Amino acid sequence: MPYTLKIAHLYGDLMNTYGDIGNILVLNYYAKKMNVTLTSEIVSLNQSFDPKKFDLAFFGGGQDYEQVIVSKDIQSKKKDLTDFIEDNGPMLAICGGYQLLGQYYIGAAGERIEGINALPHYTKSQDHNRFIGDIVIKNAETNQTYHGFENHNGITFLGTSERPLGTVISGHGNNGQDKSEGAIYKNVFCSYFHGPILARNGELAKRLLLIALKRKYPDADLSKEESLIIKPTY
Ligand SMILES: NC(=O)CC[C@H](N)C(=O)O
Repeated sequence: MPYTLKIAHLYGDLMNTYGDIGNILVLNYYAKKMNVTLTSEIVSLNQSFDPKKFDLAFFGGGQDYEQVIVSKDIQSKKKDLTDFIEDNGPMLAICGGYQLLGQYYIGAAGERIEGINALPHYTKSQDHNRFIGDIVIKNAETNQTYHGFENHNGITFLGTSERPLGTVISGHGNNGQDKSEGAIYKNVFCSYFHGPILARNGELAKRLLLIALKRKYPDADLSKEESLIIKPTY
């Protein structure tokens, strides 16, 4: 049976640091292998996000300038995005997008940029420093190693209902202090990885697609699609 999935590209015209849009190209690549037709639609300023219309959401990174603009607009989508997340909707959020799903982000100039508080993390700024460079982490559930490139001023601290996407092996991660990188809450995956993250970490792309498929087609036999996921070795 051919499957269809629709992905909302949140603020895709504004939040696209280091070609984060590449994550959608990678999702498309694996979707084809899973017999899935994936369509994507940008949901941006002054547009509503309908949680019933989308099976996946992607929110890329941005610089402080764009984040201030998006921070104001996204408040009107707060309820619908929160409903999607609480209803186990799968989402990938990178860097600036990750920060805006949380409580707030203190920008490099000290300004408070409100998030939507859908996830409980918060982000402060570092004085005259950025975390830049290659980063490697290990994900606890799958034992998989993820590779990426980070470039952020913000330092993020997770809430109790979140767990990190991975433990830092090399690089800085969320805050350079607690060895955590990114966040997982329900089916929301957050990370500081650009590169884009899914291009170098195909297993994560497949995991997101599979979550979306299982949620949309609960009665389907997805064993063939599942077999595309490389089982972790412990
Ligand atoms: N790359 C990004 O998305 C940057 C996010 C944010 N402006 C920071 O520097 O922390």
